[in-house]
Amino acid sequence: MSNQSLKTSNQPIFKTEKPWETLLDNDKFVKAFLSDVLEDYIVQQRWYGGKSSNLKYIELVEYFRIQQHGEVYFGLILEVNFVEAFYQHYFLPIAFVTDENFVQEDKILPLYIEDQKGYIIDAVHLESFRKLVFERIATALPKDTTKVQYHKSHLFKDVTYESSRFMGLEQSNTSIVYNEKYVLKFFRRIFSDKNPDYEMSRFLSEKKEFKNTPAYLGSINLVDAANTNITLGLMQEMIPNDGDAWDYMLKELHKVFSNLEYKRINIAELPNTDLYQRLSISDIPPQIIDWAGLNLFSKIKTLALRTAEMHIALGSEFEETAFTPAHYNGDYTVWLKNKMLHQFQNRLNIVENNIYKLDGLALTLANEFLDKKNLIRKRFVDFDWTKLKGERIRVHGDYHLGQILVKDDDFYILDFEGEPESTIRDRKVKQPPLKDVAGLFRSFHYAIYANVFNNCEKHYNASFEDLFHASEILYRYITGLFLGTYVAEIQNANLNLGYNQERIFILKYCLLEKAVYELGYELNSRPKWAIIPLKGISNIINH
Ligand SMILES: Nc1ncnc2c1ncn2[C@@H]1O[C@H](COP(=O)(O)OP(=O)(O)O)[C@@H](O)[C@H]1O
Ligand SMILES: O=P(O)(O)O[C@H]1O[C@H](CO)[C@@H](O[C@H]2O[C@H](CO)[C@@H](O)[C@H](O)[C@H]2O)[C@H](O)[C@H]1O
Repeated sequence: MSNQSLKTSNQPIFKTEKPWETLLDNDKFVKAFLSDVLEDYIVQQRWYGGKSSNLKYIELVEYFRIQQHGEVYFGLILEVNFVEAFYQHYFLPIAFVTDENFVQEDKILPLYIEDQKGYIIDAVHLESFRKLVFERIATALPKDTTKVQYHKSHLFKDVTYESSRFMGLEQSNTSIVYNEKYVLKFFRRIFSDKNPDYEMSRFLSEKKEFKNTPAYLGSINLVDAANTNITLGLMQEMIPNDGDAWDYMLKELHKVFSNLEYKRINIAELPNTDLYQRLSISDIPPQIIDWAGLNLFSKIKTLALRTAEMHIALGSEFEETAFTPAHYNGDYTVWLKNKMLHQFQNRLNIVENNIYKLDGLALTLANEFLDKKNLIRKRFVDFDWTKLKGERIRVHGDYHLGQILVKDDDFYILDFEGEPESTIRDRKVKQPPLKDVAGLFRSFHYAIYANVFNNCEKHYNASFEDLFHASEILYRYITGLFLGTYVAEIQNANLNLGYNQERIFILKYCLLEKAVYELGYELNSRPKWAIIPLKGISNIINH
């Protein structure tokens, strides 16, 4: 190998007489590739989750062949170490190509192999790689005992490769659409364990036949040196859809808020209701239905029903211990409080470090958050498991409107990877099902406020104060109707959510937890939105 740094040129400076198949056995190459090339490459990728921390160095934990009929690609497991004393693992499949046409912005490194000029690229950009992976899943044996194990469900039969393309959406992994019928998600950030998305998708759709999630079709798993099963890919049915519930909700809410003017509604005279009352549609006053429209409420009912059905399926297992319901206990309480206190301290730090980015109402609310830190901390510590009788189950964990697809008049739930900041073990801890409900309620709150902030100046004449007042009223009816539908359905199925006061306690606890989590997410990735969780926190702690 040339002694020059691989980074110094766009021209191929690395030459080897050895074939591509042995390139990664060359320690000098690997060392330079990791430090001179991959460090720059990885930080620019959409799927890289370490953007708010400082990369220290990358190690190659493991590599393996992904191959068929003499066609060889490598799967790399990279360990990214951070200055802040933690690490993350990533999966990067690579290919060597000599045709410039394959090398656009996805080029990783130009090099000569056996006198042939070519490039290392991310293999997912190569149709031949995508086809190979598809065929490996389609032809998987019932029990694959090799290192890279392909699995297919009974639903994935008689399939032949026709086409493949990038899903092309903003996402934290990389999804490929096959034959316009199937979606294969290559996990980018990976964990030394089965990915919860794989576990939950297979459990819900294969074992419990829950219809409102894409059917599980297959997966790719790596058995590492320690015999741990690591999920690299998940194949599911593709759900043709009309977009996600977040976009749907924003469109509906704009209509609702435009109605204020169009229908000459006097905001001050709108009837109100208590927070977290269980409502049915007949409890919603005619003035509110006239303002918001029956359609919005009937969609909320359907969503509540699907959410309840998901939890009923998740709470109905008696054999597979990863899914059997549990009760609250001392261990759970210690785990929860530690997690909450740690997360809260981290958020205080993020707010202190980023407060200069805020102004106006956001700044006022951030100061309130800092001033009331002891009160908030106390709320997190005040968790007494001896008073709680409900059950804990495996939950979605990152449940929000962006994870739900809308199709006709129904909803389909996706992406069971869990909360992005949590460790893999924490993501599998059984939690109150109301944690997901709180996630969705925060999302309703987000959508309502995002709509007001996006449109208030251009489209609505009412004052900020009045729009906030209308927002809170709408939030109360939407969440009340959701709770009424959800709780009734869950109780019919005998899943124990605890008594009424317990449910409200858990809901409020989880709402505060989620809003505090969101505050960090927003300040790190889109500070202009921090006002939404700040408003949410303020509402929660002042009620
Ligand atoms: N099975 C599917 N059918 C249709 N669209 C899907 C499917 N799976 C994912 N999508 C689309 O891709 C987006 C990203 O998927 P998601 O599972 O959330 O990926 P990530 O974990 O990378 O964020 C979803 O919001 C949805 O629009
Ligand atoms: O990318 P993920 O789906 O894993 O979730 C992360 O990003 C979400 C934003 O896309 C973030 O969700 C927050 O913003 C949503 C609106 O964009 C809102 O509906 C959610 O309620 C709110 O939490 C999510 O928190 C984060 O984990």
